[in-house]
Amino acid sequence: MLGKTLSGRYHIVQHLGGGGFGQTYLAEDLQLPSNPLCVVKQLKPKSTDSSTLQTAKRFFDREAEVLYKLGNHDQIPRLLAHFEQEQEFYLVQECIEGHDLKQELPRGKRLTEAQVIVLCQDILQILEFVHQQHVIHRDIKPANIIRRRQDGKLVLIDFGAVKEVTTGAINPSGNTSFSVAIGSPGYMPNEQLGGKPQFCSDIYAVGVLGIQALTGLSSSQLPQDLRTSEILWRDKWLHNMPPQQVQTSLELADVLDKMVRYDYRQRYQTVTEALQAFEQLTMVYCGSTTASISEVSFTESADPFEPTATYPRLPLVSDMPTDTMESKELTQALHSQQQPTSKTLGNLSDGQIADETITPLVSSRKKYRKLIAIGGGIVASVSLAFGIYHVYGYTMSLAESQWVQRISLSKTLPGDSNSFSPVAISPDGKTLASGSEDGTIKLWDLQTGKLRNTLKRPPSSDKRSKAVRAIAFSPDGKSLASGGEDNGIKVWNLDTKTLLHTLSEKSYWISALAISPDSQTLVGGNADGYITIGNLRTGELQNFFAGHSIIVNSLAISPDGQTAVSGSDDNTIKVWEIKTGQLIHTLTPPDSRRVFAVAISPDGKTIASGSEDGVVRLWNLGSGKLIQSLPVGSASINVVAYRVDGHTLVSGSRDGTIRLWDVRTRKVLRTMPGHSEPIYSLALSPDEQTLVSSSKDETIKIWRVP
Ligand SMILES: Nc1ncnc2c1ncn2[C@@H]1O[C@H](COP(=O)(O)OP(=O)(O)OP(=O)(O)O)[C@@H](O)[C@H]1O
Repeated sequence: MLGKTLSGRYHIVQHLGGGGFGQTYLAEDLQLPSNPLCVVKQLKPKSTDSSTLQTAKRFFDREAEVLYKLGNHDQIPRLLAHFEQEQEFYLVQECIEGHDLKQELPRGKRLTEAQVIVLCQDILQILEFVHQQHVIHRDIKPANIIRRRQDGKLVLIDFGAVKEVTTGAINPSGNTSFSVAIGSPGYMPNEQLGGKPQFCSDIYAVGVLGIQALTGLSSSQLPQDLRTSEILWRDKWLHNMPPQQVQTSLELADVLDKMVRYDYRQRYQTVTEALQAFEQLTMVYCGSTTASISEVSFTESADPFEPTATYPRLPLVSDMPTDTMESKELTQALHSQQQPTSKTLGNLSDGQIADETITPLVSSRKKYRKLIAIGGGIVASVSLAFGIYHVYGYTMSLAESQWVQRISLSKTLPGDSNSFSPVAISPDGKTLASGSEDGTIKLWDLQTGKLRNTLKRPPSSDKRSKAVRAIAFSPDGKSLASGGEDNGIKVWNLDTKTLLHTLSEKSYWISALAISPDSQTLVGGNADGYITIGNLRTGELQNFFAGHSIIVNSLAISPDGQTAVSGSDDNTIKVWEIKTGQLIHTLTPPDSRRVFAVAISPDGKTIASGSEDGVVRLWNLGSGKLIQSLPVGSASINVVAYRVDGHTLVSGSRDGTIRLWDVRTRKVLRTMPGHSEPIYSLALSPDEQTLVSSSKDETIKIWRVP
């Protein structure tokens, strides 16, 4: 087969595998530019007599239709073609680059409970779609789930249905008799073995996979009760749990057990039911399903049922983890994010500015002449107005979920020819500022969208671009700082609308800005990687040093005003002590990708970063350790901002969409399309009722909670 060209188009370059059902090959598509890779599945009918072949052909066409429909799901390979050649049938599928879960879950490697929950949920979500198309997969196992390299998502491959073409499972009338069991030992429940697969047979396979991931045992090692035929695993496993953790473990064990019941009628009957059970678990686990599977190390042990075995796992709400560093950090982050601080809850009235503010942050990057900014994100707490309630110790707010659902596009302002216009909202929530190509700053009435004032720089004979690339309101509302391609940071008096002073005039152009919560200190990031620290009030330059080797794209200051965080095109995030300019940590996202956005959580403990690879990452600000990754897709994350609750993150991407995240569940709560070009700047009003986005499409959009 190697070297052969099928259907005049698919040039076979590699044998990938195969068995009784046929062979799988890697091929190049000669008819498309740059000959992209695809996967060709060759299916050989068992018998070649003409009536069987005819029936097989009909069946094959029908199954191809189903696969074609399934391929509409992002996590199922697209069917590119199907054809018959020399009495053999061929399916051509999209090639998914990545690695399969068999590699991720070799024997002896175990995931934490939280990771197992995420894994099962991810698979079940794909399966929900499959079942909606009235298809039973019939061969769910780690080898048939690929983690796609491009975005870290799971992709389900190898649908068992097509195998009927080759097994002779088709009776002469063209129907499937299911007399031959299709599936893989260890993952096939009894009824499937008997040729009568049900939808919940797939749920069984996901349950086995979950138990396997939790215990480190391969599916064939899982002991069975000889009397009841149930899989025996939980008692021994739970036996090794510290007593205070057993309650949580029981909940997960119950769900997995119900998925793998011997009698299919006792299992969850639908994927939706199983998903609901997992949803409940995420509450039990205090939102700790945020773990990123690929970034957590595993504990190896030959026999996880040995009493000495330690299980990396996350704790109950009330417990601190005792095992892996990752789970410690993850849990600390979750604990700190889920509980509003007493100050946030108790001391603030509407409109008052919290100490736990989202630091004003404005930034930009030169290479693509684009600007990334979160402007004036000073956030007053509205938690008092929101009814906070507890479910399984997990702090939830009804208002939080309403906010996510209700925020919608209210107005579109004409943008400036500065397609990377930075935006910021004043601390009183009344004024929207936007930076222009001509060096002016426009002040808009945020409510009506009317232009109120224009801050104009003094006339200059300098012919270089004056485009404003970063702006930030001071939290006291008295001044506004701006920086851009004409060098130096300008500080404007907002009462008189005049220029107060220019800091660091000789430095290379300014690409990012942030002001400390006490409105005293200004931090600027330069296009050549330098960092400027100055006194906002006096204009005095306090420090100027080479922070990065290339453009600083984004800056944030911690709520206590002590620490600055910068993200750069040099692929690093740096944490600085503002007073001394001393470097505390250098954080490097895996795969060395440019960092376009940084933000600090309202409790000052977590850094969120957005980078070129479309991944939002959360880091422990204190230790500099990576806590988790939230892959969004291939589009770069240009801007990130925290809501005051500390667990909703707003991101703006290159694909023009805004995404709202729950960092605890690692889930995108909502995707808000609206811009036709990349978003480079976001600003959240202090009462969080208004979100402003600015894009290369030369519009500024105002989103409101009605
Ligand atoms: N769409 C795809 N994209 C990338 N790799 C694929 C795709 N489909 C199959 N593969 C890979 O090709 C190899 C062979 O797959 P295939 O499922 O056809 O055979 P198998 O796993 O050897 O046998 P069986 O069908 O009995 O499970 C596997 O490594 C699988 O991961």
